[in-house]
Amino acid sequence: MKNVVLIGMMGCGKSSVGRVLAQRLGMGFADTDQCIEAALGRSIPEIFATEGEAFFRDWELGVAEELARKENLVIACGGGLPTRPDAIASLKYSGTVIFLDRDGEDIYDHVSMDHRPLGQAGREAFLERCRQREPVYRQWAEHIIPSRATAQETAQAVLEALQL
Ligand SMILES: Nc1ncnc2c1ncn2[C@@H]1O[C@H](COP(=O)(O)OP(=O)(O)OP(=O)(O)O)[C@@H](O)[C@H]1O
Ligand SMILES: O=C(O)C1=C[C@@H](O)[C@@H](O)[C@H](O)C1
Ligand SMILES: [Mg+2]
Repeated sequence: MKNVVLIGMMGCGKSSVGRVLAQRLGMGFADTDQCIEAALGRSIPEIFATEGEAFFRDWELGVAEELARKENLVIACGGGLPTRPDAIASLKYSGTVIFLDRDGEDIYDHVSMDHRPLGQAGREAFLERCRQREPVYRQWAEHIIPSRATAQETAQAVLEALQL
C-alpha cells in the first residue's frame, strides 16, 4: 500500500492523528521529527538552538528521501517540511498527501509551543507564519481535511477521504 503523508501547521495534529490512522489501517507509523531526534540524539529545541533551522531542514530532506523509499507507512511530517519542495516532492511521489487544516488561532491558543522553537515569537508571528504556509500546504495536498475534532474523528475523516 502507498504511504499516507500528513502535512500541516505545527500543532495541527499530524502526529496524534497519524498514530490513530496507522493503527486503524494496520500500517506502520513514522514521524519525521522523531526520526531526526533519534538520529541526532537531541531534541528539536536543542537542534534549532545549537545548529539552526537550515541544518534541521537539511536533515528533514534526508529523512523524507529515506521514508519515500518505503511503503505501507503513515508519515507525520514536521510542520515546515513542505517549505522544502524537494522534501515534500519525494514524499508525494511515495503516497497520498493529506493537509490537516486547523485554524492557526485554535492551535496557538490550545497547543503548547514550549517544544516548538518556531512557535515562540508570539501570537501574531505565529498567525503570520500560518498565512504564509497555507498556500504551500494546499499546493501539495491531494485531500484537505479539517482538523478541529478529536484525533480519532479527524482520522475517521481521513479514512473516508481515502475511501478506506
Ligand atoms: N483535531 C484536533 N483538534 C484539537 N486538538 C488536537 C487535534 N489533533 C491533535 N490535537 C492536540 O493538539 C496537540 C498537537 O498535536 P500534534 O503534536 O499531533 O501536532 P503536530 O501537527 O504533530 O505538531 P508538530 O508539527 O509540531 O509536530 C496535541 O496536544 C493533540 O492532542
Ligand atoms: O512548523 C515547523 O517549522 C516545525 C514544526 C515541527 O513539527 C518541528 O519540525 C519543528 O518544531 C519545526
Ligand atoms: Mg508532530
